[in-house]
Amino acid sequence: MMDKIETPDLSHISSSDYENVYEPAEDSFLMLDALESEIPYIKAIKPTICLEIGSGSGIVLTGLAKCLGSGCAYLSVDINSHAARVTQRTATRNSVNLEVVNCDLVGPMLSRIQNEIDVLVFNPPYVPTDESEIDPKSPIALSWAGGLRGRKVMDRLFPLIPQIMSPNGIFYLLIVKENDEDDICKVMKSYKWHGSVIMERKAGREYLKVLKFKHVKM
Ligand SMILES: C[S@@+](CC[C@H](N)C(=O)[O-])C[C@H]1O[C@@H](n2cnc3c(N)ncnc32)[C@H](O)[C@@H]1O
Repeated sequence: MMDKIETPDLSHISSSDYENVYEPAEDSFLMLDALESEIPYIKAIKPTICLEIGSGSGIVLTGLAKCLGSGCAYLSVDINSHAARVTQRTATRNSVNLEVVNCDLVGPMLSRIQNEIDVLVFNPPYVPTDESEIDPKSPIALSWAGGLRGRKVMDRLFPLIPQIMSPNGIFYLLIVKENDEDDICKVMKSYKWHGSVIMERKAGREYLKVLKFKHVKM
C-alpha cells in the first residue's frame, strides 16, 4: 500500500490555467503508473535528489514526492513560467515541498548538480512536428511540439545525463513510437547508459512507452 502513487489533487487548477499549462493526459498517467511500478527499486537506491524536467501541472513529481516522503529533495523545472507557478501550487495543495525552477532543461543549475541526481523524470514535448510549430510564444505548443521525429528537446538532454546523474541514478523518459526507441537507446549507449521499456500503452493514435535508463558499470 505504501508503494502506491496517489493521483495528486489538481482541483486548484482552473480551465484558464490550462490555456497556458499542459493538462495531464494519458502520457502523464502512464508515467505515474510506470513510476509506481518502480517504487521498490527507487526506494532501494535511497534517492536524495529527484528532478523532473518539464513538470507542467506538477502532477508527476508531486505524486512521486508524496509517495517517497520527505527524506529527499525534489527539484522541478519547466521552461514555461505558468507551469512553474502551477507546479508550486500543486505541491502546496498536496502538502509536499518542491523546489521549482523556471528554465530550459537544467539551465543554470548544471554546474551545481554534477553527479547529484538520483531520479530523473522527463515527459518531453514528443510529437513530431515541423520546426514552425515550435512557437516560443505559445506555452502549450512548447509542451507538445517536438520538431523532427519529436526529438528536438530530448536530444539536447541526452548529452547531459552522464554529467548530472549520480552513479546509481535512474532516468525515466516518456516517448512515442515515432521518436525511434532503438535510436534513442543507441545514443544513450554511446554515453554508457542502458535503456529498456518498463511500461507501454496505446492511447488513441499514440503508442506511448516509458524507458528506464541506468549507467552501465564496467
Ligand atoms: C508533455 S508536457 C508534460 C507535463 C507534465 N510532466 C505531465 O506529465 O503532465 C512537457 C512539459 O515540458 C516542458 N518543456 C518543454 N521544453 C522544455 C525545456 N526545454 N526545458 C524545460 N521544460 C520544457 C513544457 O513546458 C511542458 O510543461
